[in-house]
Amino acid sequence: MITPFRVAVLTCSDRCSRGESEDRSGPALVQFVREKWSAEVLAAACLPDDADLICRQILTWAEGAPPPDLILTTGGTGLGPRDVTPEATRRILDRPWPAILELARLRCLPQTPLAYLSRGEAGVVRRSLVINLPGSPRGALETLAAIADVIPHAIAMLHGEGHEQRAHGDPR
Ligand SMILES: Nc1ncnc2c1ncn2[C@@H]1O[C@H](COP(=O)(O)OP(=O)(O)OP(=O)(O)O)[C@@H](O)[C@H]1O
Ligand SMILES: Nc1nc2c(c(=O)[nH]1)N[C@H]1C(S)=C(S)[C@@H](COP(=O)(O)O)O[C@H]1N2
Repeated sequence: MITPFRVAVLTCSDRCSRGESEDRSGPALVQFVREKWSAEVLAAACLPDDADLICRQILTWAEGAPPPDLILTTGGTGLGPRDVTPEATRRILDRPWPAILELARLRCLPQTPLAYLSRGEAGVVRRSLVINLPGSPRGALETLAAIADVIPHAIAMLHGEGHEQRAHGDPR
């Protein structure tokens, strides 16, 4: 990957979508990807915890031209009755990749076992990597930071680039 990643960020929160509380997680993720990878942020949106709306938004981005390399969602991954982001994501995943969030939980465990309260899913939708992150700014950033070293390589592989063409990350 020579060119900067293209990223889209979706906040899934009833309260934020109604304007009852401020979305701090979406903007924090935008800042993270810009600082970490000089990513180009194609879009950011905030939706209520509605599975149909979440699916439709992810598909609209993934089928756009150009599609984002990475679609991050934040929120709606817990056990609450309105938490449906993992179900919405699972519905449209072409290729699930649960291992990436297993790695996040494992690496977050020394900081907090709360990482295991998130049911987030991850995988490929069309040509975009989709990752569900927790809703709190802290949970979202901790989780993304925990897997940030692996993501550039994953995106390169998604685009059919071999290990030898890797420009980011670990030279192994
Ligand atoms: N987008 C966000 N920006 C800032 N804080 C958030 C956001 N989403 C969740 N939080 C905070 O994270 C904590 C966990 O919230 P909760 O599990 O209810 O979030 P959620 O289910 O993802 O969102 P919501 O309840 O708004 O639909 C709460 O303190 C909540 O205020
Ligand atoms: N690394 C990390 N993961 C975390 C947290 C955290 O503070 N740090 N918070 C957890 C909490 S308290 C919840 S309820 C779940 C789900 O959050 P969500 O429903 O807002 O997505 O994410 C969890 N994941």
